[in-house]
Amino acid sequence: MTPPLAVAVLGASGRMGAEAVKAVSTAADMELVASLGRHDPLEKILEAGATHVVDLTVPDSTEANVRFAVEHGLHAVVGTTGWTDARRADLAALLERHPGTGVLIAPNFALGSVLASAFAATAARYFESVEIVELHHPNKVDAPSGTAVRTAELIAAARAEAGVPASPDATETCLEGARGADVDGVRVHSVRLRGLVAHQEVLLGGAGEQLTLRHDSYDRASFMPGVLLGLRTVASRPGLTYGLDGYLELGR
Ligand SMILES: NC(=O)C1=CN([C@@H]2O[C@H](COP(=O)(O)OP(=O)(O)OC[C@H]3O[C@@H](n4cnc5c(N)ncnc54)[C@H](OP(=O)(O)O)[C@@H]3O)[C@@H](O)[C@H]2O)C=CC1
Ligand SMILES: O=C(O)C1=N[C@H](C(=O)O)C[C@H](O)C1
Repeated sequence: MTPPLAVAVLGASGRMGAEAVKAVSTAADMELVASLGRHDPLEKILEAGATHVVDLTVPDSTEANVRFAVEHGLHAVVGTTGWTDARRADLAALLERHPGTGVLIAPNFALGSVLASAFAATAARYFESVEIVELHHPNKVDAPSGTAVRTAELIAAARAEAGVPASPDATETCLEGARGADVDGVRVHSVRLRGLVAHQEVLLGGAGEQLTLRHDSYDRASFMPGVLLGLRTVASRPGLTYGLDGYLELGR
């Protein structure tokens, strides 16, 4: 019989970490061997005999955590935001020196969100205008959301490949922030509102029509199937995978 995956959760008392602790504890093929908070030394992961790490911490901590995991040959599933192009490039270089180790950085673990981003990239080839509105709980520390950044990147790449010009915009005067953030040429607007969890709309406009692709996470339980899929898959995918879509066969 295959032994259970020995999993350490970093950020275990946070909103996502607490949910991941529950999900891993109840998965028949996994054993939760360590739960770490901000003040725990990372050596606790090694002492517990973990083979897999889930990072659900903060943008300032995640890079050091993941590098520690990789340097010790542990596979990592990362949901934390803040993984810029430069950080991902550095991590990919580190992984080349640890060829048996896998890392998944998933800006969003919810299947519906991953699908919505893929649909948006497909649709964005056919519409003149596209903008993103992401809406989150007011305790979120980063804006725009990692999901919105990833969606904008996918949209920009699809439009560039299809030769679609920039979305039209005649704005001449503008209060700072009024037109949102520019992510690879796609405008992203961030809403922070009590009562929300994680939501995103991609607005696509053409002459006389609009298509809206909306995804809502009403509960952090929505992210857990993706976390478990990541844990079950990451060891068989050495190197860096960016986006849970890398583990899904969306083209079929
Ligand atoms: N990929 C996805 O699907 C999702 C990703 N996220 C992302 O996950 C991250 C966490 O979100 P959320 O749970 O809401 O945030 P929280 O602030 O609720 O949780 C973060 C936790 O990490 C802890 N922490 C900080 N530094 C370290 C460290 N070095 N080692 C261990 N623990 C540490 C914090 O401890 P303390 O309280 O002591 O500061 C806190 O408990 C964010 O980047 C968020 O954007 C969120 C939802 C879904
Ligand atoms: O902080 C959150 O809550 C979320 N963070 C991730 C992001 O920034 O995209 C994923 C999801 O949107 C929830």
